[in-house]
Amino acid sequence: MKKQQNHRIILASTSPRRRELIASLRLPFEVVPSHADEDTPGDYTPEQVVEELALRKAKAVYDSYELSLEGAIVVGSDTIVVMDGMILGKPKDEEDAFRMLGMLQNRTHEVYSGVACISGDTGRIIVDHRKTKVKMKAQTDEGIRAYIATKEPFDKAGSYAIQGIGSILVESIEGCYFNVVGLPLSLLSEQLAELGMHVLAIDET
Ligand SMILES: Cc1cn([C@H]2C[C@H](O)[C@@H](COP(=O)(O)OP(=O)(O)OP(=O)(O)O)O2)c(=O)[nH]c1=O
Repeated sequence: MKKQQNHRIILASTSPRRRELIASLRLPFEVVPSHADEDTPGDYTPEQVVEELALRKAKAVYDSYELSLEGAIVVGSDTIVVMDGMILGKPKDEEDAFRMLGMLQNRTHEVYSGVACISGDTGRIIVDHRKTKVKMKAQTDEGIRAYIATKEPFDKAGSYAIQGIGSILVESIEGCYFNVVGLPLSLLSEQLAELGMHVLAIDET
């Protein structure tokens, strides 16, 4: 395997977390905000929702990109929290965050992230997802209100950030941590390799 020349990732995202996570792979990348429609049919499973939305985000950038995509891979991702089969996205307001955090406390829920990769060279698409179980500690109403007052819940699926102050709400997790933060890096590296981009390149010379 040889490291591809002029290879790069185009991250189709507005999420600062995803930007930080992708930077940790130390591959060249640029970020292009993607504004795809996020409505999905009500009978979609969590897996279908995150894969569909990840693909829409990647496709929106792939289709509108005006420069050459040679050597590039466009990456889109989507994250949801699922409690008792109910999909929790980002909270609309404080009461919505309070409702979600009340549902999650003292129980175990699942976080799903979908990741879609599109090869700029061939147009080949790979879409997959990961699931992580997250067990939350018991919280009082006052504790939940105090967490909401930090404003951290507002742009996060399920109204918490495991990488932030929300870490103290979490008892334990089972599965990929980065999947909860919004981009499962281990899955992504497998998808990139499948499309010919290796995070750890092995030089044959
Ligand atoms: C559960 C959880 C979610 N999140 C975030 C990750 C995502 O940014 C967000 C879920 O919203 P998404 O719709 O997946 O992503 P986004 O709108 O923030 O960004 P994009 O432009 O890529 O669509 O919740 C955390 O940061 N920490 C957590 O612990």
